[in-house]
Amino acid sequence: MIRFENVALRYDEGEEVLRDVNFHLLPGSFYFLAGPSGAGKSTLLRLLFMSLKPTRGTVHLFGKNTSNLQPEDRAKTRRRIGIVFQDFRLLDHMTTWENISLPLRVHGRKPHEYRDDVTELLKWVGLGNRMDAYPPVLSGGEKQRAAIARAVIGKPELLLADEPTGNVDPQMARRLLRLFVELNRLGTSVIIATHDYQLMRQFGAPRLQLERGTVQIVG
Ligand SMILES: Nc1ncnc2c1ncn2[C@@H]1O[C@H](COP(=O)(O)OP(=O)(O)OP(=O)(O)O)[C@@H](O)[C@H]1O
Repeated sequence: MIRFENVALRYDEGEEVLRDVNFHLLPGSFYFLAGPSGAGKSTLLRLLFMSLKPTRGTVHLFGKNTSNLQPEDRAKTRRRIGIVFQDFRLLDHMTTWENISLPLRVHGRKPHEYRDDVTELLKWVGLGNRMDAYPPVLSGGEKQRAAIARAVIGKPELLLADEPTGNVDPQMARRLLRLFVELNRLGTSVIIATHDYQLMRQFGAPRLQLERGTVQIVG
C-alpha cells in the first residue's frame, strides 16, 4: 500500500528534513504520525500526496513508484486519497455543503445520490447549521470540521490528515477521531499527523514517530 525506501527530502539548498526513511504500511492500517514541531510530519504527508518528490529514494503508493507517475496518473491516484490540509484549503466561493460534496461530484456522482449523505455527515461533525455558509465566515474549528468532512465523504482508500484536531476542543477531537476509526473499519488506511499524545493514548493506534529526520514505528 505504502512503501518508503531510503527516502530523503531537502527543500531547495537546505539540510535534509528527512533521511533514510524506510517503512511499509499494509492496506487497512491506522497510524498516527508523531514528532516534534518541524520534525517533517507535513513533509512526509506531502510526499504521500505527491506534492513533493523525494530527493533520494522511492515512495511507492498503491503499488506504483510515485516519482514515475505522469500528471494524469498522479491526478487519478490523488482521487483515491482524502486529505485534510493544515490550512484546510476550502474553496471560498462555494458553500460548506458544496465544498463537502465536491469529491463526489469529481467522481461523477449525481446530487440526488449523495444529498442525504452529505447533509448527515455535516450534522455529525456539528455543521448542520452552517451548510449554506461560505468558508470565509466559518471559525477555525468549523473550517477544520468541514475539511475533515470533505476528506472522508468519498470513503477514500487512503486518508491523510495533518493536525486534524488542532482547532477543536477535546470532546470534538474524540468525535472526529471516531469518524476516522469508523472509516478505517470500512477499509480506508488512515495516517493522522498530530502533537496530541493524549489523543494518541486514548485511541491506542501505533505511530510513525519522526525524530531527527527518520521514522520509527512505535506500538
Ligand atoms: N516549503 C518549504 N521550504 C523550505 N523549508 C521548508 C518548507 N516546508 C517546510 N520546511 C522546513 O522543513 C522542516 C519540516 O517541516 P514540516 O512542516 O514538515 O514539519 P512538521 O513536523 O509538520 O511541523 P509542525 O508540527 O510544526 O507542523 C522544518 O524545518 C521547516 O522549516
